[in-house]
Amino acid sequence: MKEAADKVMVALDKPDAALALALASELYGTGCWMKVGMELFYAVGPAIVRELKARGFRVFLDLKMHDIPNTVRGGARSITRLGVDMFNVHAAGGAAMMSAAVEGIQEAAAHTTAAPIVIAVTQLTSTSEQVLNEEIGIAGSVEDAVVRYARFARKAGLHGVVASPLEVAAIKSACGSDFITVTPGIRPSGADAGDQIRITTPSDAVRGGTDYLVIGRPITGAPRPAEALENILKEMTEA
Ligand SMILES: O=C(O)c1cc(=O)[nH]c(=O)n1[C@@H]1O[C@H](COP(=O)(O)O)[C@@H](O)[C@H]1O
Repeated sequence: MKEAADKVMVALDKPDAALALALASELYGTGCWMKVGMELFYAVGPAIVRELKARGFRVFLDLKMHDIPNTVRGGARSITRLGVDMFNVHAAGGAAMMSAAVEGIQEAAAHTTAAPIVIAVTQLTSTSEQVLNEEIGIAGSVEDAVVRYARFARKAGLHGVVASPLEVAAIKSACGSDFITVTPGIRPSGADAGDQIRITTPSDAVRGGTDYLVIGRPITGAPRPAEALENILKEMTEA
């Protein structure tokens, strides 16, 4: 179970620190990561990251930076000083912006502690091929678009990408097995997909070779989150 928990990042999508920390306490001891996203960070700020780190959690700060290179470089410096284990930027910001994130980490890490892992969001798991083609304006399949971004992310010096588990094999084949894949869009069978489009079950994600499974509502929205996590870890272990 410990091996499976090392791969799970629970999305703490909660509106305040009390609710987030209550959930974190309930899941403490499993060994899973905590993902702090926009809802929690915009409400509580860096204090929530410090608190989770003080409690011994590994933290993925999911703020999906997408701006001019100079701004992203500064953002990456601040995030590195905060001491997160992982953060993300949007690959759509381009290779120069992604390289700037890496430079920001290096600049700050020279003065502080360990450098975080930085990954690029390829195409959001809520995006369908139709939306990609007609609204975002990128022709072709989602997989091709994801792999193209992954190649640029790798070239820019990032450690990996965020994508659906459905694209992991193609990403690993294009960028190498050590290129990290972080995959939301996880739904145990029978769970409500909600706004997610490109989904798989936890066991299919594991069989597909993903490195990390990002899971929110199937755990955080369950009547007993610790039990929901345990069931998912069991499914992963058996996969
Ligand atoms: O970067 C992310 O974490 C992310 C990228 C993506 O393409 N899709 C995606 O769902 N996420 C995040 O992963 C989590 C998924 O949550 P659930 O859909 O509730 O399991 C949310 O916190 C999203 O913000």
